[in-house]
Amino acid sequence: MVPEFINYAKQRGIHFFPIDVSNPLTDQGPFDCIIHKLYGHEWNLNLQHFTINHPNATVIDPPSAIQRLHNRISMLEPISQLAIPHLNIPNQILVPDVVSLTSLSAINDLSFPVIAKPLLADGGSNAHDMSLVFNNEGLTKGFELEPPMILQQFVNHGGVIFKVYVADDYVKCVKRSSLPDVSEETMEKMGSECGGVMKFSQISGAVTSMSGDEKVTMPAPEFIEAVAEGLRVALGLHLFNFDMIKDDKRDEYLVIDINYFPGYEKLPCYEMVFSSFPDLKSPTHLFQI
Ligand SMILES: Nc1ncnc2c1ncn2[C@@H]1O[C@H](COP(=O)(O)OP(=O)(O)OP(=O)(O)O)[C@@H](O)[C@H]1O
Ligand SMILES: O=P(O)(O)O[C@H]1[C@H](OP(=O)(O)O)[C@@H](OP(=O)(O)O)[C@@H](O)[C@@H](O)[C@@H]1OP(=O)(O)O
Ligand SMILES: [Mg+2]
Ligand SMILES: [Mg+2]
Repeated sequence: MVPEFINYAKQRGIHFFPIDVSNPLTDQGPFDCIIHKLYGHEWNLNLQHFTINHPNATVIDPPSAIQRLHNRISMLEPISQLAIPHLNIPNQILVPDVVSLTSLSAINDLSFPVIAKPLLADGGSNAHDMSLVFNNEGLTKGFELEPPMILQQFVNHGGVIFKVYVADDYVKCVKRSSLPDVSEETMEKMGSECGGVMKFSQISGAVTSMSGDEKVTMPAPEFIEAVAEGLRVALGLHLFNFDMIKDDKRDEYLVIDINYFPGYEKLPCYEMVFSSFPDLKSPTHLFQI
């Protein structure tokens, strides 16, 4: 929300105003549309009150729909319902507490390496703290892993993820660098040298610059569009991105993460994207001047 962007939108008839979140929305505006990335009971009540008083205004997006993305189990549930060929999610299990972690001598259907991810993906300070676990020792090193969390199958995918940004019917897929493949040698080395567990955080922030990356083929545009459209409808959300990897061994793409309202400013032409998605431009939702 830099001045350049606000001016750009204004020239196109869209007027952005900051909201005072500590005061009732009904005392502010009038607003035709509220765009937010804020969570919590008080804020939800504030929005609810506003919606009752302004039934024609659009809220992007409803807190109940956003909520689903705050849990790494529920966020991926819609994928299997989409029933799109060659689309899947990695196997994963829930580890609710430390007790169940220490009793997890067998990791069910998963095989090492696995990724431990915090169950909650709610923008909290630890929500992006992950661990790559190479063996049972790494798993039972309780102080390193903090339930509630999920254990997700690590899948070799050539070190590149596809990050797909969705803003209503706008869809853009970009490549980002990812964790490198884990070989048998790495498994042995990490198993003995790191006690079987390695922490990492927010590694997908960097735009990919890996040599050899040009060789990675983008997924077919029709496939990307179908997944984006399916998720948009299933999630009932306008603004999100999802991370996809291509399984090296199968002809299958795996969705590993879905984020609400990501940093669109990293996209080229974000000004255009963010001031022209249809729900913002629809005549019934023009901003009051
Ligand atoms: N199942 C997996 N197999 C292989 N690599 C994975 C897997 N899950 C995650 N990764 C790697 O770990 C990174 C972080 O995982 P994930 O995207 O779930 O975390 P996040 O903190 O929610 O990320 P973001 O910053 O996109 O919100 C991914 O970008 C990818 O590089
Ligand atoms: O700030 P960035 O551009 O890194 O955006 C990241 C965003 O952080 P922000 O909310 O502080 O913007 C994250 O939100 P929280 O989960 O922490 O709420 C999450 O959505 C990431 O996926 C985004 O990274 P991207 O997927 O776009 O690479
Ligand atoms: Mg991610
Ligand atoms: Mg995420």
